[in-house]
Amino acid sequence: MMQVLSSKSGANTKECPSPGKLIVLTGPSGVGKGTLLRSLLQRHPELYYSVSATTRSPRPGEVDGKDYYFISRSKFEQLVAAGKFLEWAEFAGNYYGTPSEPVIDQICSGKLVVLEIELEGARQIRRSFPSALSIFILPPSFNELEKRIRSRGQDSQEAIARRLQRAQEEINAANEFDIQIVNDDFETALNSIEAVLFG
Ligand SMILES: Nc1ncnc2c1ncn2[C@@H]1O[C@H](COP(=O)(O)OP(=O)(O)OP(=O)(O)O)[C@@H](O)[C@H]1O
Ligand SMILES: Nc1nc2c(ncn2[C@@H]2O[C@H](COP(=O)(O)O)[C@@H](O)[C@H]2O)c(=O)[nH]1
Repeated sequence: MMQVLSSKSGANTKECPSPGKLIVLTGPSGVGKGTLLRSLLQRHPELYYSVSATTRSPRPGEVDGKDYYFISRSKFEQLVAAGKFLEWAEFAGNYYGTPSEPVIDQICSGKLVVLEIELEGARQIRRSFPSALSIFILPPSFNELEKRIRSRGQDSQEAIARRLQRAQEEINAANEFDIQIVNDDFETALNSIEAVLFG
């Protein structure tokens, strides 16, 4: 029997014989989402990581098309108007969005697709794709979160302040999501995510 993968709005509806699953990894900036995801992808190269678009400037070492699609604000706004994003949000002064087409195609081909996104985008996905599995990554403490953002050393003082300002609001929303995992000991957190995804 054909199954249909669809969003609640119907905007991203496509017939798929055997759809995979949409996974959302969210949590405050600096908690370790990206580091956890990179390790998870090394262990499970069969996962599909959705590369987001952003208007943020690249950090040293970031590669266009691999870490993000780095685009201008006007291009981003055009893509929003054309309905090209599954979700999007403004975070700490920049736009971030998930391109729809590759995600829908990959889910349709049976893949486990992972989005690493902030709170507002994660809420949008929960509303439009109720069958998505959402995982919220928590820091062991707010002080440790601050230490991690600062020690990453890749954001300006202003950007760090904006991210920390937003972080408490994000942490307060943890219970909206299906699963909460504390990223204290890295290996323990990684194993917990692996257990959730692969049993
Ligand atoms: N369990 C951990 N213990 C200590 N440091 C950690 C741990 N997990 C990640 N880190 C470190 O914390 C810093 C922030 O991690 P990372 O960049 O992955 O966060 P993030 O949640 O992806 O941030 P953003 O949302 O801003 O992209 C990095 O320097 C990373 O090495
Ligand atoms: N709503 C979305 N949020 C996204 C997306 N891609 C990344 N992000 C989140 O933005 C913040 C900041 O990221 P950074 O790389 O500038 O540190 C972080 O929480 C990411 O998870 C997206 O497509 N949509």
